[in-house]
Amino acid sequence: MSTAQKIAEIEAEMARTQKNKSTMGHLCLLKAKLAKYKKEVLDAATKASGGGGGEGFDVGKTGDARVGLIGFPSVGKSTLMSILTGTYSEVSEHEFTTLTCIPGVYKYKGTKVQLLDLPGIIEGAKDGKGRGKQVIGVARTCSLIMIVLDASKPLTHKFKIEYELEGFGIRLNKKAPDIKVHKKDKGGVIITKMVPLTKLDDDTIKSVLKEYRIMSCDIVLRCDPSVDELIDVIQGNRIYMPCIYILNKIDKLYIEELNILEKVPHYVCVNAKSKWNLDELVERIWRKLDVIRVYTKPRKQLPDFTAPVILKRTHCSVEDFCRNIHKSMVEQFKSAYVWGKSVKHNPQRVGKDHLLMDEDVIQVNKK
Ligand SMILES: Nc1nc2c(ncn2[C@@H]2O[C@H](COP(=O)(O)OP(=O)(O)OP(=O)(O)O)[C@@H](O)[C@H]2O)c(=O)[nH]1
Ligand SMILES: [K+]
Ligand SMILES: [Mg+2]
Repeated sequence: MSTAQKIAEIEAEMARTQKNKSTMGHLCLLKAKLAKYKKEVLDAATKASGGGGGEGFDVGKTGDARVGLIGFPSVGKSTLMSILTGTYSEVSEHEFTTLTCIPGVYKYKGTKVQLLDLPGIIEGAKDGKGRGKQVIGVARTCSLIMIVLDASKPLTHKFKIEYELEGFGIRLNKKAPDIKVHKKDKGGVIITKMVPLTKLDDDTIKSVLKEYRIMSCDIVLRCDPSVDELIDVIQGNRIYMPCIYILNKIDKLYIEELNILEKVPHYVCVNAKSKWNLDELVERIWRKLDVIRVYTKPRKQLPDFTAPVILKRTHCSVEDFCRNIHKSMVEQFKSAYVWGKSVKHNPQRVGKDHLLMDEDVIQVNKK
């Protein structure tokens, strides 16, 4: 039996199995099997295409953050990229106008954003249809994905794109489940639960692990995961990425529809062609990137407010700041003076571990 047949068989069995407490364990096991087979298909497809790269797709990273435009053909990706960055990328009413990855750069709040225009993707992209695999391969290298939707098209397009990205191991607007698996040679499975589990029991966890041939391990759960989240951790290679949904061509909508859509989380409504609401889009991208600006102040000089150092909020210690400038700066570091929101006194002397905040000013004293 081919892997595709096995997948179809499991999916059929899952569909006809009733969902209740007594079948939960069995369903979880089926999900684990399914995930395993799907990975096989994905690995084979990636190998066949030479790693998912491809001519015109291996664009070098520049700037402080990389943002990818993903969507069906002709939703307005190139229109957006051209307007936001001033870089030419062909726009036309015909589908599949863009055939490779076209990078542009814009600057907002001192942050250089590399914006990638990409070919349109279609259903079955993750299985190798069109240039979908290359596109999703590039998407995996981004710090933020923007799913562009045509407001006049069915909402199901959103789910179809999400399904393709999910199938390639990309998790949108989700946090990595806090589960640690430490494999061992013997001793069986030891489960440590730091919070009560409502969706999984011990037997299910063990049978999922067994499906991946893990007979002995310490598994520590600091969250209440679903079986899919557990499988994600065991299988690995998942990417957890923030995502903004751009609803373009809202000139085709009624104002009542717009009022509702504006309130959906992660949505930004724009009209790229008329440049409507692009200021809001750029601000929302900046917020979603979750970065901070730190201004450098040389000794006895004013801070340079034109060129902030951009740090991720998850990596914003004084040491991260130094490393961002140069490795040697970490070694030469003695102390620093900081002005701004992260300190009580202005300035305050701080060490390497101090966490900086947006728009802080820093002066580093070397050894
Ligand atoms: N009505 C309307 N049309 C738009 C808007 N934005 C873009 N378009 C038009 O939509 C068509 C497709 O735009 P593109 O920017 O080429 O779309 P794309 O997503 O890059 O398309 P592919 O590269 O083929 O995947 C063009 O005719 C644009 O002028 C908009 O906000 N409203
Ligand atoms: K087009
Ligand atoms: Mg295009």
